[in-house]
Amino acid sequence: MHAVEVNFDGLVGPTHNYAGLSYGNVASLSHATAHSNPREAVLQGLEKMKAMHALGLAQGIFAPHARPDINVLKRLGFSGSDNQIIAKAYKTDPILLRACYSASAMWTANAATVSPSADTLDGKVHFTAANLNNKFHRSLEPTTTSALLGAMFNDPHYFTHHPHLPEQGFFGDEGAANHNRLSDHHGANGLEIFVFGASSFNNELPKPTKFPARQTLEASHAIARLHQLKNENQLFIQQNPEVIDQGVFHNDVIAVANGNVLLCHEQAFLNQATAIKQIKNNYLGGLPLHIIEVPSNKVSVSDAVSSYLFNSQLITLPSGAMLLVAPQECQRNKAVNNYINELLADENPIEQVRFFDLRQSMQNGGGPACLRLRVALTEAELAAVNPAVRFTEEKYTQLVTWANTHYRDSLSSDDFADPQLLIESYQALDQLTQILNLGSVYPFQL
Ligand SMILES: NCCC[C@H](NC(=O)CCC(=O)O)C(=O)O
Repeated sequence: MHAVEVNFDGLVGPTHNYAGLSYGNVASLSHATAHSNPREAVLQGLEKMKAMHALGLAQGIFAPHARPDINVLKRLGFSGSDNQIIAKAYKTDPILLRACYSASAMWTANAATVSPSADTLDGKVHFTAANLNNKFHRSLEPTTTSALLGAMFNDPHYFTHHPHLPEQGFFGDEGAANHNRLSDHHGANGLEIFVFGASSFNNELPKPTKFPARQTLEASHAIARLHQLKNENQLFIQQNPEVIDQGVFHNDVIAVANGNVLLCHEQAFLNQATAIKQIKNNYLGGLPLHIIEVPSNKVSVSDAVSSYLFNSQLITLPSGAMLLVAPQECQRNKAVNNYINELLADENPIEQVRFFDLRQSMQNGGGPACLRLRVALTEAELAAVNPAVRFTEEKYTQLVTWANTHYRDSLSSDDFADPQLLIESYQALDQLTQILNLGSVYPFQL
């Protein structure tokens, strides 16, 4: 079956800010006190979408979430009008308020895990929203994520949506950031590789000692079951706990797969030689499999973390060649830039690179690959997607005007006391639901 990959990029929300909320994510911690620029952030994301669309690729748009999350503040004991809740939270616990204002839903690689119909027993595309329970601010996402996915992929004939896994660390699930798929082409039978950070029940498997392992083996198993993956379509591999302790908080900070190519660091997986052998033995395609392991003496783990080389998107162009969509930090890092030039010159399907300025997102630990959720769709499935979430030139123009109308160009700690920010933010999203024809998806609309 022929299929295309659609990248659904998260639109950065109007309250994008740096609050240092993600222990284990080096960029988030080091920018904890920085001023953010939500308008620049959303426009940087839109530029990437525009460039991908101009290359002839199918591009989708994933809406942000309503922030601040007033309901969770109520649940935590703050009462009164919205203004009073904000004033009280700002006074007693400003970081908690920042968490409730986080625009972290922009990183849609963490929104859900998606299995294309070629891999599932019932021939449907399966979605499971991630519970993201390792971080409080991200644990606020799954309900709205499910509402948005339901509004985007709203035909039950083609799409099955599963509720997020139990909201508990044993089933910690961070979505597609820990999920790679290898196949001859997007519509072919694919090997879905679930990369977990630790096991909750099996203490014999090693764990990182400093930073948390966000994805558990038990969550990955549950998703493979829910998605009705055939045995041959699933493989579970442990991430190297030593690199989690060096800031690799998701697998997509150290490995990226597309088609018959896996680009990974040589320290990405536990017992890497065995892991690679398993991947080779289980590959279902007929084309040669390219596993490109980047050695530490060319790109250190620290350079991988600061440049986000492996958080590039690896894209099959309409011509069949592959393109690396990298953050500009890769171009600025000498070792990484040299390595990319070598990669392009070598015998492998990766032939081009494009660098993007995504600094606003990068400063919170989110590169090009974090900003998108990949969904491989057949022609009939694509036709069943809500057409208003497809990126077009007209949609781009409309969204740029929308962002310039509603977004601020600076947010710093004092701004979160301003109740006007809530009003502006909800107004922007209310209008966006019309632009993207999503219906009522936010708690303030229900
Ligand atoms: N896939 C990239 C995710 C980045 C995200 N950063 C954050 O949530 C930082 C938020 C802050 O610190 O304000 C995370 O760590 O889950």
